[in-house]
Amino acid sequence: MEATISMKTATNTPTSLVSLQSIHSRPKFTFFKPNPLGISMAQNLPLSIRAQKSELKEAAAGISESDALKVKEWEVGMFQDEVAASQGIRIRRRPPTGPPLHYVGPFEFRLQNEGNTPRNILEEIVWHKDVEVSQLKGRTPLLLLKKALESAPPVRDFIGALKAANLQTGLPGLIAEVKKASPSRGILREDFDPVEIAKAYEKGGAACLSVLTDRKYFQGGFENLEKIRNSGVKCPLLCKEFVIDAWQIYYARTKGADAILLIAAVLPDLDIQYMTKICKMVGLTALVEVHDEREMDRVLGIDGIELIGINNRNLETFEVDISNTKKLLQGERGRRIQERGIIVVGESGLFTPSDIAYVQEAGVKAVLVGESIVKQSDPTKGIAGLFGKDISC
Ligand SMILES: O=P(O)(O)OC[C@@H](O)[C@@H](O)c1c[nH]c2ccccc12
Repeated sequence: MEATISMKTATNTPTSLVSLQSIHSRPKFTFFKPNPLGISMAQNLPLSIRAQKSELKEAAAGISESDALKVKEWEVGMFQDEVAASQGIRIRRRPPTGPPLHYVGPFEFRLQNEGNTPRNILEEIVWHKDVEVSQLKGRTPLLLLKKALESAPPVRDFIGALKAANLQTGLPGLIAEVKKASPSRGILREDFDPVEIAKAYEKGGAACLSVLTDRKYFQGGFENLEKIRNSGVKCPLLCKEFVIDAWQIYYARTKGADAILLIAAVLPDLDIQYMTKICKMVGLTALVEVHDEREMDRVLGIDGIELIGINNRNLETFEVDISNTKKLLQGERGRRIQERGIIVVGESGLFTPSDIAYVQEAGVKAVLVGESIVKQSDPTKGIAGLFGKDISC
């Protein structure tokens, strides 16, 4: 484990860096907990979760009521991770030993250990999202969002559009993704104009559009969603986000989304249940994404699910295998899905008409495609190439 200490100046720039020797035991440094919640509470906390919790309680005794509430939130977060692990969820929602950066007066400690270093890209994204969302929430509290929703334009029927396209063309309805970059593929398109791409997709026969709103890892943004929504494009819009907090659902709706992604690899069953209810309340369609059999079985155990996405890409390793769609729709699972009238979307790694035919044969009524069409100089033609024919009327 590597530990460094730096002295912070007024501008927060390190003026001296002292690299401490590798420490093999757990660090004994003073650190601030829980830093992402913005509480300055220096405690010599042992790093095991349980000990941390009880000491946090003691610490809470000496702090303000609102800070104590934040401490409570942190404790609940730690508990959520334990519940999630029991459901086979490997993604931890928060770093169990606290963030790697800690501040004591003018000093900044960077302590890296297995408890505060993300194990894979999905975990890193989720940890970053946690900090991002708590900052956004501070700026626009839920009450304000709810107020804004009173005058929001009506949502468009996402599932209806997919079904209609499927009926009309006999091919899976297309959700075309407005995607500039991804952590696995880097920049997909340099001359990225989200509205132009959205219009080209609509012209090419897309039933719905998916808009990446994550900035740090996908170079997306909510302004893209808003711009597309206000540009006259009629296709219903999916907000492609990493949702970890119900607040994001309300936020997406105020920015013009008609549907939102919920990722089963990140969210425990109760969260999916609760968030799909909130989606219904505000009129959004929830696209619940699974990647393996266990996630599919968890999601099939939840009432009220109408739309399931099978991601052919493993978000932890980036491996893509389109036979994943077939594997998850075989046998009893496929039968249950049909009985319940759930629409399945085949997601990721689809490039050719034979890829489309393969996932359609497996049972999907819709597909979600980004890379293969966003990379084409003319995305309208890209869609015709993907399906092997013009699907635009
Ligand atoms: O570019 P592709 O391989 O066609 O994939 C599109 C879409 O499926 C992918 O972007 C995606 C599926 N699920 C996600 C969750 C988060 C971010 C991105 C995704």
